[in-house]
Amino acid sequence: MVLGNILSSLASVQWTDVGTVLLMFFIFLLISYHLRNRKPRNYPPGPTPLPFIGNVFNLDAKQPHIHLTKMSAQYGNIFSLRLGSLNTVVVNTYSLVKKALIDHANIFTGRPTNDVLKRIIKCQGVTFNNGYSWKQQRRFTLSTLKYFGVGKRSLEVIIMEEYKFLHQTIMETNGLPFDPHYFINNAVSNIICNMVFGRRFEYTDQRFLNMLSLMSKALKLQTSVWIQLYSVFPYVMDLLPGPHKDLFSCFHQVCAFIKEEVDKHYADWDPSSPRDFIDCYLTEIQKRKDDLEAGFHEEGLQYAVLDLFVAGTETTSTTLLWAFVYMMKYPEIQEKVQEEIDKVVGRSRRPNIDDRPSMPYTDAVIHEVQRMGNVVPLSVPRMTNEDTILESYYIPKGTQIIPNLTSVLFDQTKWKSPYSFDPQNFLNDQSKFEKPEAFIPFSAAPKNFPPGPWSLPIIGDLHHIEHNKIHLQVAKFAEKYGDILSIRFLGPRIVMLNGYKRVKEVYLQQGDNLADRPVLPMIYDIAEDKGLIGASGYKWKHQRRFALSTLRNFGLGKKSLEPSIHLECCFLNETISNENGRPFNPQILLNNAVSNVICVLVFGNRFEYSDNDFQNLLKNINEAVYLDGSIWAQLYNMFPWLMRQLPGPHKKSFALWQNVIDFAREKVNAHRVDYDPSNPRDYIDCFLAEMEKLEDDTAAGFDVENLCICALDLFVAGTETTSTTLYWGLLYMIKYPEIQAKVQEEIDCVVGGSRQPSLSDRDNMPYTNAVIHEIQRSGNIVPLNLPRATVEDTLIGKYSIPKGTAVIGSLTSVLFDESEWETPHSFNPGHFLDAEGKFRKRVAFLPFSLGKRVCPGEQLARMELFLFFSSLLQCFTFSSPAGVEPSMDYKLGTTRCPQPYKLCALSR
Ligand code: HEM
Repeated sequence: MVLGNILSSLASVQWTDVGTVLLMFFIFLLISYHLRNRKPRNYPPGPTPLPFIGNVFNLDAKQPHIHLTKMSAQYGNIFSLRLGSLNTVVVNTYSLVKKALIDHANIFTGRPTNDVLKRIIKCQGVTFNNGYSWKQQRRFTLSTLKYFGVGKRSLEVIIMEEYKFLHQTIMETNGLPFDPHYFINNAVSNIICNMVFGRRFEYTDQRFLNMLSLMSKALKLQTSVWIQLYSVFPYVMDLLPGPHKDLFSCFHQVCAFIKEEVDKHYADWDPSSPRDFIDCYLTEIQKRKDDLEAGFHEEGLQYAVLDLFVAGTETTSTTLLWAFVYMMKYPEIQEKVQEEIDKVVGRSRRPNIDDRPSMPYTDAVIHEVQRMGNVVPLSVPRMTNEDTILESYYIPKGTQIIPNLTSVLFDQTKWKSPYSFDPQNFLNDQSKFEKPEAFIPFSAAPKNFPPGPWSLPIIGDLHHIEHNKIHLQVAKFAEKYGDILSIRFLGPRIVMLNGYKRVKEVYLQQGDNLADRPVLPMIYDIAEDKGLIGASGYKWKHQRRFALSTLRNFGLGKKSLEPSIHLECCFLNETISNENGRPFNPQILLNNAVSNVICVLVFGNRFEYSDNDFQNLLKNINEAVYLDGSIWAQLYNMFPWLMRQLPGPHKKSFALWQNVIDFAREKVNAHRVDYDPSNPRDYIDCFLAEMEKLEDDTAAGFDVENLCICALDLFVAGTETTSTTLYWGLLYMIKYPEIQAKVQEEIDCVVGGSRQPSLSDRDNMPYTNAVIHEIQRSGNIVPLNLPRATVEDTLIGKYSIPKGTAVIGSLTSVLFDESEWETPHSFNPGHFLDAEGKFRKRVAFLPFSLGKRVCPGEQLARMELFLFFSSLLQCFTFSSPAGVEPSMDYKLGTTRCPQPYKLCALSR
């Protein structure tokens, strides 16, 4: 309408009038500005921006972080502004900042650019660079700093040396008032100077002090209104005086200082003996002179050094200055820190990094200084690399994102006392140091998170994944992205490890860091954090230790369990012979027989194969295990709030599990009626006794509810896995009758027909043993492994993985690793036999996984597999029903199970 009126009035304009022309030009600018900056649908709300200058004057330039945090009360936790020339979205609160910077890490990694940055650093270096050049510069910078000591002991020596100078200088003030700003700035800066320039600067070096002061001034000027105006009207502002000119001048002088240092390096640079970062960069310039896009040239060096210099000086020294302020303000806290230092370190030596774990209070105080000091209150802005959706808001590619760290470090839902200086924020009930998840003063995103396929905003990588083949697709992704990659298919991004070497290295080297399980909504809604399989931390450690020692007492992995398995073999063989060679599906029978072994240990009794209730329960478990690995479970884990409201197979899974939990609860209740602590019959009795012993330690999880889930876990894990392996075993035997015949030949020769095979025969039956191992390898029944979660922020390979990230070491990639197995994709017992036909172990045989959470049932399973399998083949010859070709198709849920099949068992 407005546009229509303007157009219709054009006809009556006097075009020779200069004023009219200017007015029309202005109207033209307004219209084109309006068209260019129209907000897309569903864009986050926010204050209306003025034409050209946006919301520059809506912000309190002195305390923008406080102002922005207040604005979220009006516009919500995601709101929009137009700052300078950039459309900007501010993200508030821990959960949203995490969602953006960690869960959607690859979308929010860009850096915005504007005319100010272009002019100051020409978008080179590391901090404000993007794309290929950013990746190259960052990789080079990180590896070079590591080479010069970052994260290593050698750096501690440099810091201790610098401390001596600082100490000396402070002593010289003789207790008189002094401004610590420049000493601290200088001391902190010297650490990075050592690595970058290869030397430190005296606290009296005026040239260096002047440079530090210019840098502080420039950082303050950077957030002023003038700079925002510059980014809108660069050409006009270039003509005007004002603080923006000071900013350019400050940076210009700092760069001149750096250039001087670089020139000095050039003079005596010896590429074969690099002294520092500058020397290494000079070598890199030579090496990569043909790769222009990587940005390794003299100017790039200047800006890379500027980045390190600014980042390595201002942030740490400002935090230390805050620390002094807080210690002066709270002398009682200062005293408590000193008391701890005296106790742990004493006065005769300096504290070192090994003291930190013994100094939880001091550590908590330092973290609290960082939290309250809040030195980068709005983080460094990011930019979206592609169109995305955050909490139902549409955010187009190229939008500037401000992660409001202030809203995170003072998030009322995350801190015990968000607004006061209180070290208790970092101490648990036992006064141990504990870092809450919302402590992200360095900003959240692991920029070097493992790469992976391009995921869609809501459905993640589901469009790349063929559900029934996900375990095979991981290897394909690995070809493209490397053996540490990430996929989004269970909610947030999951780190996948591919191949024997990588899985082994990470699971063993990062053992303690990889001992948790991720919280998956589906599992949580069934069993919360209870049981053995899904629990983490303190509770899991206690429960695992207890389960292992108790089951061992009842024979797990020992000879004493053999008679009970022998008995079960007899029942199984008898029931199979009743089929009289007719085709039948052995699945539930195998399930029942295997289950009885663990049932005796956990519940104290076995179940008849004619017990229909028990058979139904086993069928329910089968189906629930399948549903838990289905696409429905994935959707549930991604959108729990939605899926809880919708009908579908996921609801069935809850009903099935409830049925199994009720079964376990009934057993527990029956035990409580006639339990005699002096004569424990099984795992449940021992647990009841432990409940009495540890009633004060509620965190260890010895309570009735947890008992029900632990019993359930043992029952399910002890049934499904081993019986599915046997189900594969019989399928391979009907598929490869010649292999079956060779096993039977060995059984006949070593055991004969008059007695049952026993564990002591195993060493004399290398072929049978090799066949069982090959069944486990090819059967690959837990193809993706169970997911682990990182206990704390962890480095995997060269990637930073934040605490709580799900990590999966793909067992398929290990059991079929082409560099480990001669014929990975064929069923070949020869994998486990040497040239003389003797059994040989293989390092990549890891069906039970490895590391801290390696399957605790391995010994039991191996015993069962040998005894059941050899006993079955001793008594029967198995074949496919006449005219039926055995199919190796499978169903993929949590386990990989053969599609239902029938076989015939002929007595021998
Ligand atoms: C062929 C048989 C079996 C296979 C292939 C198998 C495989 C596995 C695998 C791959 C894991 C995950 C380990 C990890 O997170 O790294 C696991 C965990 C587990 N398994 Fe087994 N398993 C088998 C038999 C059993 C049996 C007989 C029991 C009964 C005692 C059992 C009890 C468990 C439990 C309780 C866990 C969870 C351990 C934890 O989270 O600390 N498994 N199993």
